[in-house]
Amino acid sequence: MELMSYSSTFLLPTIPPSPTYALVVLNQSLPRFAPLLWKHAQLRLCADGGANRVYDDMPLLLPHESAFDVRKRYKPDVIKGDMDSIRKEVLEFYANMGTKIIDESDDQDTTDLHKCVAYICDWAPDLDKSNLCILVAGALGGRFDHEIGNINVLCRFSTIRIILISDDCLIHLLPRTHRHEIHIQPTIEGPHCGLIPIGMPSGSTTTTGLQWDLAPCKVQVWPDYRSILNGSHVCNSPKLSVLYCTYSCAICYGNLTQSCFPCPAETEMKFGGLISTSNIVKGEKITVQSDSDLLWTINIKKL
Ligand SMILES: Nc1ncnc2c1ncn2[C@@H]1O[C@H](COP(=O)(O)OP(=O)(O)OP(=O)(O)O)[C@@H](O)[C@H]1O
Ligand SMILES: Cc1ncc(C[n+]2csc(CCO)c2C)c(N)n1
Repeated sequence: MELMSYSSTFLLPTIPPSPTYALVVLNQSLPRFAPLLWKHAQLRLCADGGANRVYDDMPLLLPHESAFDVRKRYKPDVIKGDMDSIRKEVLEFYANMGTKIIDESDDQDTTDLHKCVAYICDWAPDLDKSNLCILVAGALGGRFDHEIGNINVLCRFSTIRIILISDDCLIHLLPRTHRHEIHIQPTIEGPHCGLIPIGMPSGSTTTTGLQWDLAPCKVQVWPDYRSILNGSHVCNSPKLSVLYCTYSCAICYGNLTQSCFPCPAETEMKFGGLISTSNIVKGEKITVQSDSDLLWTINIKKL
């Protein structure tokens, strides 16, 4: 199984030459580091009303320059969407500056973010898609239907690296087709994180580097059975390492069965059962492998 690596270097002032970044600005408060993301991106799009945010909020983030100068400098390459939220004066301003305007008001079945991601995929047909990373600014906050719609875009384009970003956290998808290595930037992100199954429950997830790692039942993590026999018997546990089924229980004298001893390592996740929220990154490298797609989320530190 191939490895995918991640690092939030796009939140640092200087970045390595790879990957190629594209930025999509949504119709939600601009994160404070929007100018930095803009600088790193080679293609900048606004999803419909996202153009209002660039027009209104970029000058507020850069108060030492005149609003007109900021607006000229932060000119989107493309504005795309169903155009029911962008203000007329904003549309005219950027159209006059040469921004490409793509009105897809006929399509009322896909979101403006979906439309923008589809554009970016077509924009770079020859670019190795594993070298493309789409940053989505303003993806969280305010309307839960939009937030879920944004997460659904991660699932609909699961082969493309897409990172949803707000002022407070980032979210991306870890597809089940790969194993994953997440390199933490400790000055800018963490320690709070989450791993959430999406699309279906995860039968088996293995992680390293978290305070509460998920791990399959293995004899190495199983406490020595003698110490269990010496008193830590717990009944009605859902988990048991099958390797211990050959031992008989000191309390019930039967063969150890699923109801005899708890397994200390969790592995399954599902809504209605365990999902990994309020977890904590312990090291600078997290590894994840799962039989279902997972969302990875980590907090972005306040300065
Ligand atoms: N409160 C929000 N939280 C998260 N994302 C948002 C929010 N508001 C808008 N977005 C994102 O920005 C994109 C553009 O927003 P815009 O308001 O132009 O959409 P819209 O299609 O006009 O929405 P609607 O018609 O449902 O109000 C949306 O497709 C969505 O991805
Ligand atoms: C079942 C269903 N629910 C909602 C919508 C509405 N909708 C979804 S995306 C979109 C465009 C937003 O810019 C709109 C209006 C639909 N079409 N189908």
